[in-house]
Parts: sequence; structure tokens; C-alpha cells
Amino acid sequence: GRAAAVGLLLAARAVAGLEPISVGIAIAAASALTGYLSYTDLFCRFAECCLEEQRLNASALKLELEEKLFGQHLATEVILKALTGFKNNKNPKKPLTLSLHGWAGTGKNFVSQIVAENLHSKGLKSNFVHLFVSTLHFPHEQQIKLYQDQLQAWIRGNVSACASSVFIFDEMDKLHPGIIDAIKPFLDYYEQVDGVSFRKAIFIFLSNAGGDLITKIALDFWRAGRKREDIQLKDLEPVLSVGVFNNKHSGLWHSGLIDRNLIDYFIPFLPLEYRHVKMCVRAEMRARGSAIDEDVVTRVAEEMTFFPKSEKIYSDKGCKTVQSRLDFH
Ligand SMILES: Nc1ncnc2c1ncn2[C@@H]1O[C@H](COP(=O)(O)OP(=O)(O)OP(=O)(O)O)[C@@H](O)[C@H]1O
Repeated sequence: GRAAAVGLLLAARAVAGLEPISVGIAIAAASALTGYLSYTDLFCRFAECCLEEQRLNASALKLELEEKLFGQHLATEVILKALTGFKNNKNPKKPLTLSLHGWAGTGKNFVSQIVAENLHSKGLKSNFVHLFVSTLHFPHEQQIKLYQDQLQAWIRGNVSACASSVFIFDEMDKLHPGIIDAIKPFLDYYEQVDGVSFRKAIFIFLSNAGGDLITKIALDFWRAGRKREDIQLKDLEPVLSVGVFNNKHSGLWHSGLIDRNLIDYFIPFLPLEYRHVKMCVRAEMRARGSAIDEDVVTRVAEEMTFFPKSEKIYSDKGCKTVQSRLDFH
């Protein structure tokens, strides 16, 4: 009892001081003393561990997406399929690469966060999840060479420390093709690159590329009186392939990622309607612990701007400004 408590205290102090050796000793001591927790169990309770063989809880992910992600039946379906397939495969031939496309504020970052949390419980705060934002991390065109070297070293270092590392690239359409070139070798079907295998890593690319085309198709459905939920992947694929995949101005095309088949799944995000914005407002109220006031919900949703001019169906910014708007009500 007491000795174990001292051991635990020591372990906690060592972890706080970030001294790996004393953490190890203290935890080994604590686990020997307590006798019922394994070293790994205890260690991983204090320090984050990369659990490579950890299975994905597919039903939990499904539930979370269905509950929290509004109006994105296609994204939900494809993400579930991609992740369960990949995580169930003991021997993937290449890392998983997902490319998320859609209008602003439709949930691309939001989904990436959910996916990250389901793979490493600390989500974006995990040491094994890395988020890059083009304009933030790679702002200067003159520095591309430096960024390339740093990024490659960073990816290599992190994947050798944790094979199931997750890398998210936001604003992919603003990413210099040179940077995409730098990550390309990691996405390919190599057994190893410089002694490191990248086959268990996951790369997620976010972009607005194709958002206008996805919106057009959704609008065509709406105008034809068809249900949004009836839109299928095959309705979007041909249009996206012309607009994004064969668009010579798009960074994705320039980099040859597409014609080399390095992207496993293209995931479309549909523009959000008035009713989805309302759902976002309610979700935000719930998250803040306040009671749902339908008058406020309506007022916040009505403050948003909708397009196209004639029908005003889709929110310009998706659910993006909902949180800050709610502060004013
Ligand atoms: N489909 C959705 N379901 C539930 N919440 C959403 C959805 N879309 C957006 N939100 C809410 O709005 C916020 C902003 O969305 P998010 O950052 O995911 O947009 P995005 O698609 O990445 O936009 P951008 O292309 O501008 O980066 C999210 O944090 C989330 O709270």
C-alpha cells in the first residue's frame, strides 16, 4: 500500500520531470510493488504509448460520426470503410492516404480530429498525430528546399518512433507542389525507405479543391427534387476527376499524386444547409452545457449567409462561424 503509493508518486514526479530512465525505474518499482499492473499498463497510463497493434473500435467510430458529423453521409461511409479496411489489414502494402474535399466549414478538420482521436486517444494533442497547415508551416516560397528537408526528416523520425503515426495536411490546395513531392516517396508502395517502413502510417489531405463541383451536383439534386442522401459517390466521381484530378492548375495534379494512384480514397464533403447549421448550433450549446433555446438556434442560423442568390440553400461558411456567433446570444 504505502510503498506502492511512494513508487507511484516517484513515477509521477519522474514523468513530470521527463526523465525517461527514472520514469522507467520508478514505474518498474511501482509495478513490482503493486504487483497487479503490468509495467506497460502503468507506463502507458503516465506517458503516451504508440500501440501499433491496437485495433480500431469501428463501431465506436461509426457511432461518433453518425452522432456528431451532420449532413455528410458520403464522408461518413467512405471514412469508415477506409479505416476499418486499413486497420484490419495486418500487412498493408502502402500507407493509407485520404483526400478530403469540400466547401469551407463543412467538417473536414472536424472529421480529421475525430479520426485522430479514434486512432490515438489524445487526438491532435497526441505525439503521434501531426497537423501541418500550408500557410502556417510552409509560408515562404524561397524556403521550399529547407521545408522539404525538414519535413522528410520529421516524417521519417516520427514513423520510426511510431509506425501508426498520423499526418494531416490542411490547405492542401495552397501547398507548394515541391512539398507534395517531398512526401511522395513515403506514400508509395515501398517496403522500406531508408530502413523505415511507412506502410502503417496514415496521411490525410484536406482541401477546398472540387468544393464548387460538389456543390453544383448537390444543387442539381436539390433542384430536381431529389434527396441529398441519395447522392452517391458515383455521381461525384466523374465530375471530380475532370475538375480536380485533371485540372492542370491544381497542386494535386502537378505533384503526380493522382496519376500514380497514391491517394486511396477521395472523400467529398457536401455543402451544409440551413437545417445542418441549426444542428451545429444545438451541438455547440450542448457542448457548452447550456439548455437548447430554439429561438437562439433560429437566430444564429438566420444570421448566416446562404447561396446561391436565388435559392439560398447552402451556408457560405458551413458551420464555421457558429461558435463565435453563439457568443453574442
Ligand atoms: N458537418 C458538420 N457536422 C458537425 N459540425 C460541423 C460540420 N462541419 C463543420 N462543423 C463545425 O464547424 C467547425 C468548423 O468546421 P471545420 O473546421 O471542420 O471546416 P473545414 O471543412 O475544415 O473548413 P475549411 O475548408 O475552411 O478549413 C467544426 O469545428 C465543427 O464544430
